Order: sequence, then C-alpha cells, then structure tokens
Amino acid sequence: MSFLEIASLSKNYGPVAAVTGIDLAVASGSRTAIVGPSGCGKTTLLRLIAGFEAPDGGRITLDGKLLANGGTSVPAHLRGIGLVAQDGALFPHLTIAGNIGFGLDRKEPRRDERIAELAYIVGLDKSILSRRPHQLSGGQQQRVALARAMAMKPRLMLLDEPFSALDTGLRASMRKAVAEMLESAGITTILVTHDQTEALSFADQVAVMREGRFSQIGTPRDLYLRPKDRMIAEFLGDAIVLSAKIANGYAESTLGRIAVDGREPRDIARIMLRPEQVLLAAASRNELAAAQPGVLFGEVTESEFGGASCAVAIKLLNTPDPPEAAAIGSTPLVLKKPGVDAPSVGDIVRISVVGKAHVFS
Ligand SMILES: Nc1ncnc2c1ncn2[C@@H]1O[C@H](COP(=O)(O)OP(=O)(O)OP(=O)(O)O)[C@@H](O)[C@H]1O
Repeated sequence: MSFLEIASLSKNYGPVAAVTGIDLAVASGSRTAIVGPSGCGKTTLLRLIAGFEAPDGGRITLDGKLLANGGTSVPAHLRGIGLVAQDGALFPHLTIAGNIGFGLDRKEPRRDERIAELAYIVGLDKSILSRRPHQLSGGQQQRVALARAMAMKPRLMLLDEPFSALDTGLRASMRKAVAEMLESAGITTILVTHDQTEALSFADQVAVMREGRFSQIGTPRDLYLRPKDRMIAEFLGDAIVLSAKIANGYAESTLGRIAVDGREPRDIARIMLRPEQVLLAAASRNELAAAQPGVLFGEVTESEFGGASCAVAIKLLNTPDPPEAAAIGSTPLVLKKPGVDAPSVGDIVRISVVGKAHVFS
C-alpha cells in the first residue's frame, strides 16, 4: 500500500462537481505535482486531503490510517498534514516570528533558534521577524507560510501554488531549495501549480487534472513525451501535431519520415513532436533547387525576438506529402530558437527531426 491512497474521491458544491472520482497513490518521501486549468478542482482536492473539506464520496488513507471514508472524517489538526494555501493565509495580528512559530511549543527552549533557522531555510532575513504580515511582499508572505508549515514537521506537505508571487529567478531557486529541504526531511509532498516547467522539474509523479478528474498520471518524462491526447500535450508545453500514416515504426508526414514510439500500423494517425525536436540549418535557394528526395526545406516567415527563446515561423517549401503541405502551409510550423542564432525572415533553412514522434492513440 502507498503512503497516501485516494480512491473514488468526490466533492460537489451544489451543482458544481469540483472533484469527481479521483484515484491517486503517492509513495512515501516522493513529490507529486498536480497541474490543470483554473477551476478544474486542484485546490478542492488539496483541501479534501488536508481535512478542510469533507468528501461526498470516496476514501483517503494516509500511512495505513483511514482519514476520510464517506461521511466519517478525521479533523484537519489530527492529520499531521501541512497545507500552504495560495495566499499564504497568515495570521494578521501575529508577527512573522509568531506566525512561523505558531505550532511550536511555547516552552521549547530552542523555539527562537528554530524560528530563525526556518526563516533562513526559506530565504527570509532575520530583520523581518518582528514585522506583521501586511508589511511583507506577497512573495515574502508565501515564504513565511512555507516556514510555518515546515515548523510542524508534517508527514505530508500540500503546497498550493506556493511560488506564484515570486519572480522567475527567485521562483526557480526557491523551488530547488524547498525540494531539497522537503527531501532531506523525508516529507512527502503534493504541489499544485499552473506552471508546467515547475511541475515537470519538481515532481517524481505528475497528474494532469481536467474538470474534476485526472486525465493522465505518470512520470514527468512520460507525460511530456507520451501524453494521452493533444490537450495534455499542449498543457505541458508547445507541441507540433501532424497527420501521418504509420508503418514499420515510422510515420510518413509533412515533415518526412519520422521514427515513432508505436509499432502498430495505421493509415490515419495523429503524431506529436516537441518543437525542440525540429532542427534548422542555414541553407540557400540553390540547395533547395538541388534537394534530394526526403530532404526538407523551409522559408522563415516570422521571427519574433524573445531573448533566450525566439518564436520562428516556417513555411515548408518542399514536402514528401503534398496534400498535408497545403494544410501546414496555412498554419506555419512554429519553433522556439535561441535569440543568438535565430534565423531572420526570408532565410532558407534545412529542416530535420531528432528523436521519435509520439503517436496519439
Ligand atoms: N466553497 C465553494 N463553494 C462553491 N463552489 C466552489 C467552492 N470552492 C470551489 N468551488 C468551485 O469548484 C470548482 C473547483 O474549484 P477549485 O478552487 O478547486 O479549482 P482550482 O483548480 O484550484 O482553480 P485555480 O487554479 O483557479 O485556483 C470551481 O468551479 C469553483 O468555482
């Protein structure tokens, strides 16, 4: 049995089915990320696990102990679960030190030391410990909430978008620091996030949620490279989706002959490539005129500078599959390339594909 087991969990708010028949198994000491569009039920699921909401149906078991089963529910304060809410939910009348140390024993001789240590771990300066929450930025408040939850040494930590108020650089370093801190304390964690990169880099297991249900659960690599459908593919990153004919482990498509991850022959299939699988090399019109069969060329129609990642749109100039070319001609291939050597509008490029394409079932 897994550390956390959720079976057929449901919660309705009047006519709104916020969570519908969720099953989830979480291994001890692991990190799970839940991603999904706004309103799909992520926060409700965390609140059900934490015990702030009672489910209408289903079961939650933690470390072999039943926490919720139909009508019966263990109260939140007896679950040993930490929840860091989206807005931090700090106590406004307490100082930052008071907030962080809220759950610590007042008679504990090392209490102040422990508070300072927790503040240090989440990257907060000691000088803010005497302030009140309203005197902190949103990002600082989120870190206080995290330190307060850590102080309780929970068996399971639930993080609801805990890095959303931080800017990009700080967000990545906090994510890494928090992951290390949770790992060294052996705390099992579930993170809810809107940010795909955050989910893919933080977790051992990712669950994609849609309309109250999980549409796919797997390792970050599995979900990124082998998503079940186009929506999941596009939720986790940019995707190039093409029609293709599959035979002998290869797809015949607009982008030529590409190895695929399935061997089942299909006359009409949809395949997916991640844009970073498509490589561009500078070429000329002479090379295009003398192109060997199967060698693909394109012309850059748009190039939008974005620093490390520039959007480059390409119109295919020759294709092994003319009817598809017409289709892709109207929607150009869009790739992200580093700004330092992104091609310019009008450039001719040779196109090649690395790795395998994924075949949607
Ligand atoms: N207390 C409540 N009363 C009524 N409806 C609610 C309540 N809490 C949530 N809902 C509804 O349940 C659905 C799921 O909400 P939830 O907050 O769980 O989504 P979410 O995926 O966390 O969204 P976001 O990413 O925007 O935070 C939404 O339709 C929401 O409006």
